Amino acid sequence: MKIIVDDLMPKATTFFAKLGDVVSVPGRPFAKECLNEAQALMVRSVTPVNADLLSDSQVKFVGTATAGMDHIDIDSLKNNNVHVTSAAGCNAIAVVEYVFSCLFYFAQKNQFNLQDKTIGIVGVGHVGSVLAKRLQILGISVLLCDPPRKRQEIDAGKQRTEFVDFDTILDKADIITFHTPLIKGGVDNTYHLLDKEKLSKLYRPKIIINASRGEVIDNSALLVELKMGRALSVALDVFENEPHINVELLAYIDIATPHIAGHSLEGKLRGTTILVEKYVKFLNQIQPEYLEKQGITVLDEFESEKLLVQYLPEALITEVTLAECLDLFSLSKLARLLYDVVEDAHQFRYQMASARTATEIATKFDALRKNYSMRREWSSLNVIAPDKSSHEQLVKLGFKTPMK
Ligand SMILES: NC(=O)C1=CN([C@@H]2O[C@H](COP(=O)(O)OP(=O)(O)OC[C@H]3O[C@@H](n4cnc5c(N)ncnc54)[C@H](O)[C@@H]3O)[C@@H](O)[C@H]2O)C=CC1
Ligand SMILES: O=C(O)C(=O)[C@H](O)COP(=O)(O)O
Repeated sequence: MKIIVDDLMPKATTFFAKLGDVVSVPGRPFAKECLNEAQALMVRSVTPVNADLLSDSQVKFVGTATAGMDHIDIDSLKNNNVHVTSAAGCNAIAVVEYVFSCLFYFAQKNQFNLQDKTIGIVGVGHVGSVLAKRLQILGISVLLCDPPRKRQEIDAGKQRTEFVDFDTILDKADIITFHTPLIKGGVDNTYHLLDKEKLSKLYRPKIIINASRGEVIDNSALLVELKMGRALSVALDVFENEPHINVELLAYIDIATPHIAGHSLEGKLRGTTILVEKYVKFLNQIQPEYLEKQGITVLDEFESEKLLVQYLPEALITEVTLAECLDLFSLSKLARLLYDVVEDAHQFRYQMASARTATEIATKFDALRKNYSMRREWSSLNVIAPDKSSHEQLVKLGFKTPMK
């Protein structure tokens, strides 16, 4: 059994080795020939997969170690009897902590208190719901926009829904952060969700964060608005046409990073472990005799969270003591110990400034992603709190906090 894995899936060759012959290949550009005689393909977001790609192969399982699935033509694969799956939720915490770092940056730069602001979250799935929960724990107001979830609640007979529409977010939120999938067309279209028309409706100064997909915001329209002096502060982790991005935007936005919001070590490793677990279950259903031949009788050892705990190394900073009660200021200091988006943004700007051609831009964009030194999540840090209330808040926010 030949299993193709993207070479940027941490530990993939180790985890999948018990299940077959693992071949690790670059995801972009992707060489179709490697699929000869392969039965399974594990990709990341940079590899478009459709029936055409698999046409001469025996691949019956495609997994993506990511949350987004817009690079996969799910219908065409299913029509060809290919099982398709993702690692939904694997990097939700990483993205949330990226957004927090952006929020702390803007609060410091523009000298405001996040508790005086309303944050509009567009897309309240794995990322959006963890973000909303953490913001609410800190007493920060949120507005939630998720039409599919709103419909589900109404269909289930709920009288009052907490969800608002996108126009309300545009009108009422001070900060808007996007966490939708990329959906092209249909009732839930998110392609150019923030387009020229919607941008022109932003009357008050706003902060916009996009860590979903570049195409959710019309980048050309955004550039035009920014050039005209519209009062927008912007953080973009994702761009239209990656890796061939429009670098002109960088001169007008506050934070730009090369699609790394989800790249915590935990997030990336979980992407692999979720796929291993799903692939074992798939084999157990269609070819249990193969697993037996491989000497695999107990599936428990392939459980995603078990593998994660087993292989997660100790963090660089493991413990800190908080001398005073937890507040937004001390939280921003704690968060910065683990991750500061400004460092990634500086590096990105530096690399892009020396890119002379479209090819150089694309090459440098991918190189930054490939060589990214993955950060750790808040859960990797023991915070010793001075009081019970701070301790409880830290636990709810995801830190490891032993009782004093
Ligand atoms: N920058 C990065 O590194 C990362 C980017 N992503 C992107 O973020 C997206 C969200 O991630 P998750 O929360 O894990 O996905 P998810 O699928 O759990 O949540 C997406 C939510 O968006 C909602 N939604 C769908 N259409 C909508 C619309 N028109 N307006 C508002 N909400 C809508 C869905 O109902 C769902 O609740 C992914 O699909 C992926 O494209 C995810 C992880 C890392
Ligand atoms: O999970 C997603 O969706 C993402 O956007 C990933 O974080 C992107 O990471 P790569 O798969 O491109 O490394």
